[in-house]
This record gives sequence, structure tokens and C-alpha cells, in this order.
Amino acid sequence: MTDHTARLAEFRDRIDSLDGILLHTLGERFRITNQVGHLKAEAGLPAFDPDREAAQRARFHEIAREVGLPSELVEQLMAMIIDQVKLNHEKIRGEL
Ligand SMILES: C=C(O[C@@H]1C=C(C(=O)O)C=C[C@H]1O)C(=O)O
Repeated sequence: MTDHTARLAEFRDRIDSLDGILLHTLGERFRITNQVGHLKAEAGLPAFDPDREAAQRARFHEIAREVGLPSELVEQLMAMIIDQVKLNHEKIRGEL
């Protein structure tokens, strides 16, 4: 193996490991938001909480700046996740 091939393989190992961490973390986030979905459905609370989401967006921008990621990327990524959470909440409510 050339030095470049070995370094590429090392980088890809690290990428695979980080992808695993990201997806396991996402799975854990969905497990917790599903619990929130059950709690809200039982309490008759709406799936969507705009004040909470506004506070989260402000925090996402702050974190994006800290870690050097484009704010738009972080915002779009988190909006996709949160939209799916709200769909899950509607589904949970429909099943009660
Ligand atoms: C999980 C919640 O429900 C919704 C989903 C959110 C999320 O995925 O972070 C945030 C706010 C709500 O619109 C919540 O209210 O905390």
C-alpha cells in the first residue's frame, strides 16, 4: 500500500466511526422525542412548540459558529430532523 492509500484508509475508518456515532446519537434523540410525543399526546399538548424551536435555532447557530459549520447547513439538517419528530408525534397522537 502506498502512503496515500494508507492515509485514505485511515481517514475513511475515522469517517465510518463518526458516521456511526452520528447515527446512534440520532437514534437516541428519536427515542427521547418519541417519549415526548407520548407525553404530549397524553397531556393534550400540541406536537409543535414554536417558542422551543426558536430557542433551539438560536442555539444551533451558536454551535455552528463554535464548530465552524455553515449556519444554513446546520439549520436545514436540524429542520429535517425536527420535521420528522413532529410527524412522529402526530402519528403517536393518532394511535392513542
Ligand atoms: C420534542 C418536542 O416537540 C417538537 C420537536 C422538537 C425537537 O425535535 O427538538 C422541538 C419542539 C417541538 O416542536 C418538544 O416539544 O420538546
